[in-house]
Amino acid sequence: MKRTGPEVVQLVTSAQMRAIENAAMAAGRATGLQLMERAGEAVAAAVPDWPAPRLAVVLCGPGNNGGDGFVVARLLAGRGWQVQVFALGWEAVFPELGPPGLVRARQGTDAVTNARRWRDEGGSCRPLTALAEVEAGRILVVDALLGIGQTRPCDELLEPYWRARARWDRAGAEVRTLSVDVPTGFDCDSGAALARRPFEADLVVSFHAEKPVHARLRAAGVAVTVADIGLSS
Ligand SMILES: NC(=O)C1=CN([C@@H]2O[C@H](COP(=O)(O)OP(=O)(O)OC[C@H]3O[C@@H](n4cnc5c(N)ncnc54)[C@H](OP(=O)(O)O)[C@@H]3O)[C@@H](O)[C@H]2O)[C@@H](O)CC1
Ligand SMILES: [K+]
Repeated sequence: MKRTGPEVVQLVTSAQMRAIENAAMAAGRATGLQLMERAGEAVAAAVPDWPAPRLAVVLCGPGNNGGDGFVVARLLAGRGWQVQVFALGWEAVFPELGPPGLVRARQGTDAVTNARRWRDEGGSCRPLTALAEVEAGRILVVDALLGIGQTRPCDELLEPYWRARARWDRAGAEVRTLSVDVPTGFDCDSGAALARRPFEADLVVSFHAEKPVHARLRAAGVAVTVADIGLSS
């Protein structure tokens, strides 16, 4: 049957997304932790099954986007990937990160639960500046720094990544990039850049419905997929 035109893509704003999640949690249809696990599973499912040696460099920020990153780290390690996590704001869970800095993960969130689970299952974290120590090779970078909660400039978060990326590219490394929900460096509602060099994702895995920024990314040739995490709108 001839299609009558592009399927209507339902767009939600970050506020609508939060309302939908809160309604589902209030109705007892899902817990935040279940939603986070499903989000992490959807991201891990989108990761290509590369031949070894394969390294996943997971960048975890201080919010629930970072929480998704800890789920992805655990799932990829379970699938035999080498996984190195670089975290911002997680000193309270990982003492090896050193003394707390300016940015600190809020306590009592689903992200804290998953950060602790990564630690309790033997996972560790290094500061973003330690990206300088990552050897060039076949690398998948999972951007779980900031998601729909980003609202202000974040160049300083991305600086260590761009420095390491330049070195890997000079060494001829094969680098693929995947952003969780929204690439770090974009306001998901306005689509505006929040960094001079926002994270450049080969693939973006978002959840439940597209946000306005995803149309701009798609127009720029970025692959965007939307995973169902069990939220009925
Ligand atoms: N809720 C759910 O059930 C589910 C949510 N899901 C996941 O959660 C994500 C949304 O999580 P989120 O609301 O915690 O926001 P997120 O994008 O992690 O960042 C906010 C944090 O970063 C901080 N921050 C902001 N800008 C900053 C900067 N420039 N430099 C430094 N820090 C900065 C900001 O601090 P603040 O602005 O409060 O000072 C705040 O602490 C969503 O994208 C999806 O991946 C999925 O698991 C599905 C289920
Ligand atoms: K992200």
